[in-house]
Amino acid sequence: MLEIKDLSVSYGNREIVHNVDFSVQSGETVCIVGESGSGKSTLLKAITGLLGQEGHITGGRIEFDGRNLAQSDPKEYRSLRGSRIAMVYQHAGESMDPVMRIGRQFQEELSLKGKIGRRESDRKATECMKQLLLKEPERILRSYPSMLSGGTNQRVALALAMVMEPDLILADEPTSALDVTVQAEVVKAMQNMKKATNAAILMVTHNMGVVAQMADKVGVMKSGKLIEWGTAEEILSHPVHDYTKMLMSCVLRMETEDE
Ligand SMILES: Nc1ncnc2c1ncn2[C@@H]1O[C@H](COP(=O)(O)OP(=O)(O)OP(=O)(O)O)[C@@H](O)[C@H]1O
Repeated sequence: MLEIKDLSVSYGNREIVHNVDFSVQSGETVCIVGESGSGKSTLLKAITGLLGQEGHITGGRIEFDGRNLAQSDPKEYRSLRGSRIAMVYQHAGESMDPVMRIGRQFQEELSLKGKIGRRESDRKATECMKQLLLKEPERILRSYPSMLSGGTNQRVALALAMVMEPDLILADEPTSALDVTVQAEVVKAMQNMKKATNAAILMVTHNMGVVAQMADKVGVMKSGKLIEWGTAEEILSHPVHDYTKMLMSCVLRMETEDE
């Protein structure tokens, strides 16, 4: 589905991501963890073609269904993002159109795949929102993003991604802007999303709860390198690299202090 091969990414002449290799299969959830500044978001932006003016891929391949995205032009990327690749951001409410009601946003999104009436769009949106445990979907469809809480907007963003039936969902810290109780609701919603779709999910997260509950595979990044890779069970229970051991012990310590 998605294969990252020997990928290097730079901003200006500073290399940020160095020779990264991994793959994500259909239906599989991969979480990328690592300290702040280790290059996780840069990696995700490279995959989505959103590195901006300064950023560029300096080596390697990003194969999506056999096509090398690292050499795609912006137009091709845009069409893939609209149809086969969906994205969820940390502040999802901010990435939505503030002056468009949620119902209309679903319709706009779905119309990227073909003409669709409002009734059919509302039906599909409602179905997804229910799967993500959102209450009162009819009210949400009539609301603007600013009228909804952060946690609701985050789940609406997941529903907007899910309704497109994408092959790949990319998520950049989808829970980290939320407080702890709301995070738990969004994690539950993401688990339901994982069950309901056969999409591959690639997620950058600081939240080890998310990793424990959702990840099939985990990649650990440090200073732009993928230093450890394995199943969630291997990484959480038997980390090999000292850095991963430290990352896991920090999490355990934080969890103990929270109790
Ligand atoms: N647009 C940019 N231009 C120049 N340098 C950048 C840009 N964006 C990020 N960087 C640099 O790239 C490095 C990696 O940043 P990145 O955001 O990918 O890390 P991260 O692991 O996602 O961190 P965090 O967990 O804090 O989001 C950092 O040193 C950062 O300063």
